[in-house]
Amino acid sequence: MSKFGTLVMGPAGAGKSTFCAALIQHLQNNKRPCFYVNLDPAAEDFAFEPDIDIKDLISLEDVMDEMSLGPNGGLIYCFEFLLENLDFLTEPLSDVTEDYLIVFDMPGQIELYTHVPILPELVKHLMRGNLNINMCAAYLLESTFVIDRPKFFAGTLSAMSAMLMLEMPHINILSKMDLVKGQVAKRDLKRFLNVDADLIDEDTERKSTIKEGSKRIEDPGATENIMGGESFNRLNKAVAQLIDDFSMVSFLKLNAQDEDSVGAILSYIDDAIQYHESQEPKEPKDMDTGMMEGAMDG
Ligand SMILES: Nc1nc2c(ncn2[C@@H]2O[C@H](COP(=O)(O)OP(=O)(O)OP(=O)(O)O)[C@@H](O)[C@H]2O)c(=O)[nH]1
Repeated sequence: MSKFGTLVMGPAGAGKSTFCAALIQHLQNNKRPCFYVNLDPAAEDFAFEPDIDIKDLISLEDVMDEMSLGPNGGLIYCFEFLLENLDFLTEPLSDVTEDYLIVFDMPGQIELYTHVPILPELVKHLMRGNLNINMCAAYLLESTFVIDRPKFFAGTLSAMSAMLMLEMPHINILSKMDLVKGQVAKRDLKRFLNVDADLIDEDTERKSTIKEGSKRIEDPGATENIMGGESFNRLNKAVAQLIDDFSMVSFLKLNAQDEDSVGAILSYIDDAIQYHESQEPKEPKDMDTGMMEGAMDG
């Protein structure tokens, strides 16, 4: 029997918990059951009570107090502890049936998605082990980043890093689209959704025009701020180039306050899961068993 799930990821404040709540509401409205797993050991207020809450295993606050760790080190400790106690997830998830969508609400610490090799192990356990959950990652990035292009490209790089690291069906989402409506021309928005690396060059040119056109810059630091600094520009260009070379990130739009928008994202998640499931090679073990059964029948 297959199980289905989505791993909702992204930097702090990207709108993960809001999206999870909107998704659960949408599923309920459509009479589709949902199983909600909170994996953020610092999360406090929930619109829907989680069916599994990592805080029942370990809380970030306790770890920070007892181990004298900061929020980022504490989070890594919590996840390492979770990996040592995977039964905490396995047991309740074993009984979830295929009509459910399992929604995993993840923390916002960016190192989880960039270089710490914890999530690949967790995903392997969920997708490959006895649980055998068919999953799609949903990586959220805040759409207001489009007004700060270096920030947008840095966020896009973190999304790409998660895609490469986790090797699972994956969609990227620009969240809070209601906040950018009207502020970015449609043509420009398309270039953000399909991640056009030229956007960063144009940004540097735009900032240099501002600098040259500016008659009264009294503080040299102010010039540095406007320009971002030559090395900062080069770094941003390299990041944009890297994203362009891989050519694997594009974004879907989400406004969590609009149910149609949430429903559209759910369709993408369902499609990605189904497509991946249809491409999965058959287990050689099954074939062996089938052949043996056939032989015995004969
Ligand atoms: N306008 C608008 N605000 C949103 C939307 N989604 C989330 N927000 C707001 O953005 C803020 C952060 O949202 P959360 O859902 O807590 O973000 P998160 O990614 O779970 O945050 P962390 O748990 O800190 O990583 C909250 O104030 C939300 O109300 C949206 O679609 N539109």
